This record gives sequence, C-alpha cells and structure tokens, in this order.
Amino acid sequence: MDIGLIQKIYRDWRAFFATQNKFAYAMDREKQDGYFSLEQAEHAKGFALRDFKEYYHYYPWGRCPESLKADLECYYDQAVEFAKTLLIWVEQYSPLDVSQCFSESLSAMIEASQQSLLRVLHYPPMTAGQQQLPRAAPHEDINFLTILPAADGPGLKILSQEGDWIDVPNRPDQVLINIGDMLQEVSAGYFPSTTHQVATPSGEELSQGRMSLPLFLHPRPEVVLSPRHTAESYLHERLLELGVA
Ligand SMILES: O=C(O)CCC(=O)C(=O)O
Ligand SMILES: [Fe+2]
Repeated sequence: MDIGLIQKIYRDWRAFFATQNKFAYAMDREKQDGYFSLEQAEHAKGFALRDFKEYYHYYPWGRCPESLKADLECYYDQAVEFAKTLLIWVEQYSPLDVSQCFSESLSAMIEASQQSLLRVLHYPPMTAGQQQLPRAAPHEDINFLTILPAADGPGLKILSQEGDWIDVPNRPDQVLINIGDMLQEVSAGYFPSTTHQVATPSGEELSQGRMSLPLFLHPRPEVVLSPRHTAESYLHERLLELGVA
C-alpha cells in the first residue's frame, strides 16, 4: 500500500469536502456513485439516526472530479488487486464442506465485477451539541472483504467474538481487513462478518474531522450467494435498510 498516496488523497479530499463544488456530484440513487451529504448518508441497519458523515463513492465507470481522478484510479487498482489476492487465500483456506457449497469459485465471483467501490469518507468536526450523534454506528459491511488503511485519526472499534469493543490502533502503515455480510452469506456463516463502529470523540478531538478510505470488494450482481440471495438482491435489501436506495 502506498501510504504517501493515501495521505495525499486525504489532504486533497479534505479540501474538496470544504467546497460547495461537492454538491455538483450529488449521489445517484440508482448507480450509488457520487457525493453523499450529511442528510443523505446511510444509517446503520436498525438505527434511526443517520451517521454523521459525508462521503464520495468512486467507481472506475462513475463520476469523479477531474483533478482528483488519477489518484483515486491508482489507489483503487492497488486496493482491488490486494483484495483479490486475499480472497484467493480465503478460498484456499475454506474447508471443503464450505467451498463445495459455493455456486462458483470466489475468484470467479469477482472476475470483471464492476461493483467494487472506493469510499472517500469525511467525518466533519462536531460541536458539543452533536456529541450524541454516531460517526458510524455499529454495523457490518455488505460486501465480501473491506480493505481499510489507517484513517487520519482514531475512533475505529471492532467487536470481539467475546462481545467486547476493542480500540483499533491507528498506525499509518496498518491495513485492517473486514469480512462483510456477503462472505458470511456465501460461506453459510463460516466466515462471520466483522462488527465495527467509529466512536464519536469527546473533548478536544470533537473539533477535529476524520478521513478514511475503505475499499469494498463486491461480486458481480448475478452471482448466486446462497439459496436466498444473489449479490444483487442482497445489496438491494441492504441499501433499503440503510436508507440510501
Ligand atoms: O471510517 C472508518 O474507519 C470505518 C468506515 C466504515 O466502517 C464504513 O464506511 O463502512
Ligand atoms: Fe464499515
């Protein structure tokens, strides 16, 4: 992972989020690309309050401000390649009774997928009155695997199997991998999805914003995940539950 590139993306997109130009890229409900404002941001499944965040969904086929495109394109390619390698390892280490239920190999499921997306995510500074709002309420990601490089501030927590919230350190050279609900679904629960949240800061940190850059690896829409779901039907159900479809 190119840490310098990630930090440059954080700098440039902090500046972008500070302008009104972002509203020219308003999110498209059908395609799910573009800019999601505070009012359009998702809420976690089962939560009424929207997360206090704004973000931009980048797909190689989607809209992107011209001056910011080259860096996202470059990072997207790196992160998708990395995610694919990890998924191949997941496949290799799946027990036979799990893998023989796959409708096709995991690597075939993501072959030529147009659905993987990069989220440039900004949690704006908060005032004392906003402290009860979630930055990202506890949730699981929808996709197969999420590649999460270090954010530019603390706050990420993951839920352990014992049910304790663990603070994730935030070293610049770290990468966190989350299992998403689609990998849980396709493996009939063998790979449980990672529950995580971004805690709302207190004290002086409230006035500091935070940037992060998750890459969500998604299969092709027609992929059969389970007897209940194709990737498309599962994604659609979740987007409705999150208030963005
Ligand atoms: O901002 C982070 O560190 C995590 C973001 C996240 O979990 C998400 O966008 O799904
Ligand atoms: Fe997440």
